[in-house]
Amino acid sequence: MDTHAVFSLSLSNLPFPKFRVIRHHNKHASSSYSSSSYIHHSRSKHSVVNLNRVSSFTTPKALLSLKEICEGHVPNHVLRRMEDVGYVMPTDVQTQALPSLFSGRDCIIHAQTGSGKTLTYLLLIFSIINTTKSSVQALVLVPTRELGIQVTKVARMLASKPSGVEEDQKSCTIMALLDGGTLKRHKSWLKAEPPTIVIATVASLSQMLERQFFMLQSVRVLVVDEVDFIFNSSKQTSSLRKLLNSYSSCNNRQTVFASASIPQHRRFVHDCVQQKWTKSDVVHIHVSPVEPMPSRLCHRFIICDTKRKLETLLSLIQSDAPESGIIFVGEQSEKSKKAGNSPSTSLVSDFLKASYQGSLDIFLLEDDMNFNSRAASLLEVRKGGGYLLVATDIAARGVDLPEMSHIYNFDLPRTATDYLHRAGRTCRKPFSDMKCSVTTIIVPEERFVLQKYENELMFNCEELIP
Ligand SMILES: Nc1ncnc2c1ncn2[C@@H]1O[C@H](COP(=O)(O)OP(=O)(O)OP(=O)(O)O)[C@@H](O)[C@H]1O
Repeated sequence: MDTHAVFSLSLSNLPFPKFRVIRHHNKHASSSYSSSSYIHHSRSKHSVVNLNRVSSFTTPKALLSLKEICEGHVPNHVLRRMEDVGYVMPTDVQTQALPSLFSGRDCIIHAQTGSGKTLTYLLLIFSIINTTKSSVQALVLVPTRELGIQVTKVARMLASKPSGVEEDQKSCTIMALLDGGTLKRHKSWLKAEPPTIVIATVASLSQMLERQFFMLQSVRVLVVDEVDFIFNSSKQTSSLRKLLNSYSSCNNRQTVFASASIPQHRRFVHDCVQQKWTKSDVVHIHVSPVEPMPSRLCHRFIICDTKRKLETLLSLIQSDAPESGIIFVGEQSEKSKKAGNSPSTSLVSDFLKASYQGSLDIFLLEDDMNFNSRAASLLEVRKGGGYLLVATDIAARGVDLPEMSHIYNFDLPRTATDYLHRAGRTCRKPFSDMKCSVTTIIVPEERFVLQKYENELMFNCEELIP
C-alpha cells in the first residue's frame, strides 16, 4: 500500500482532536463488482443470452429537458407538477432510461444511489396508466415499509393535479400495501374501487394474492425496486419469483428492475431471460459502470480498539460538525439477544445522548422497533433541522434524506454492497456539488476487509489518524 500524502484536515476552529488524513492510493481496484448470485444453477450449454446492454462511461450533458423527453408520453398535468416541484433537467439515468422505457422495452435500471431511479420508473408508470379504466395497472415492489411510504409520497405528489388544471374524469389513485398496514382496510378498498397504482412490500402483496383479494392480470407495468436486495432476502425471494412467473406473465406486462447494485449483472440479465422474469430483449441500462458511487463522496476510515469506538465516534462527530448524519450500527445477533444484552444501537444512542454536546437531535431506527416507532423516527428526521440517526441497515436501502452530509459506519458493513448503500444515503442532490463523507471506524483486523470493499467498489479510502 502506498502512502502518497499526509496533510492536516482544516479543523482549526474546533475544540476537538484534530485528525490527520493519510491518503492511500488503491492500485488494485478491479472492475468486476460481484459478490452474490441470484439463482444457483449450473450453466447449461444453451445458457448464452443476447446481452442487451447500454452503459455510459462519461456523463453526457443533457440536451433535452425532462419535459421534452417525456412529452407525448406522460400526461401534461404530471409534467407540470414535475416542473413545479423542481424536476426540470434530467439526471443521467433519466436521460438514458426513459427513451427505452417509453419504447416499451423491459429494463434493468442500474445506476448510482441518489441518481433519480424512482422518478424514472414513476414517469414510465404515468405514461402507461389509463385512469378511465377501473383496475390495478401498475405495481411497484419495494423491500421495506419505509421505502414504500417514500415512493408512495412521490407518486401521489406527481399524480396530484396542479392548481388551475380542471378535474376531468377520474384521477389516478395510489394504494400503499405495506407491511404493518391494515390489510382489512385494503381489502375493502380493492373490492370497492381498485386503485390505479399499487406500491407494495412482497409479503403484504403475496398475502392479498394468496387470498385472491387481488389479481395481477390487469397489471401493465411491474417495477421491482432494490431488486438485488429482494432476490437476496431469504424471506422474500420465493414470493418474488412467484409474483414474476405464476401470478402474471412477462409477455403481458412491461417489467422494470432497479437498483444501484446488481452484483454479477451479466448473470442477472441471463437469469431474467432464462427464468422468464423479463422478455428476451430486456435492456440493461448501466449508468457510470466504472464509478458505482457518487464521485463527490469522500471516503475515510479510522482505526481504533473496540473499547475506544464510542469515544472515537464522538470525536469524529464533534470535529466534523455535520449538518446531519447517520450512524450505521450492526444488527444484534440472536445469541446476544438471547443473552439479554442491549443492542449496539441502544448503546450508541444512549452514549451520544449522554455525551454529545452539539445541537443535533438524536434518533433511533432499527428493525426491532415497531412500525409506529420507526415511522415516528423518520417523520422527525424529515422535519428538517440537524439530527443524528443511529440506525441498522434498515435505513441503508432507498431512504432519501437529501440534507444528509455525513455517514458513519460505527460497525463495518457486512458486504461491499452494504457499504455502497450505506454510503449512498448521502450525496442525494443530483445537481449539487455539496461535499459529503462516509467514515468507517474499524479495528486493526478489519483493515483488509475494508481494502477488499475498496477494490470491489473502486474507491480510495483516506486514513484519519488522531
Ligand atoms: N431530475 C431531477 N432533478 C432534481 N432532483 C431530482 C431529479 N430526479 C430525482 N431527483 C431527486 O434526487 C434524489 C434521489 O432520487 P431517488 O430517491 O430516486 O434516488 P435513487 O436513484 O432511487 O437512489 P437509491 O438507489 O439510493 O434508492 C431525490 O431527492 C429526488 O427528489
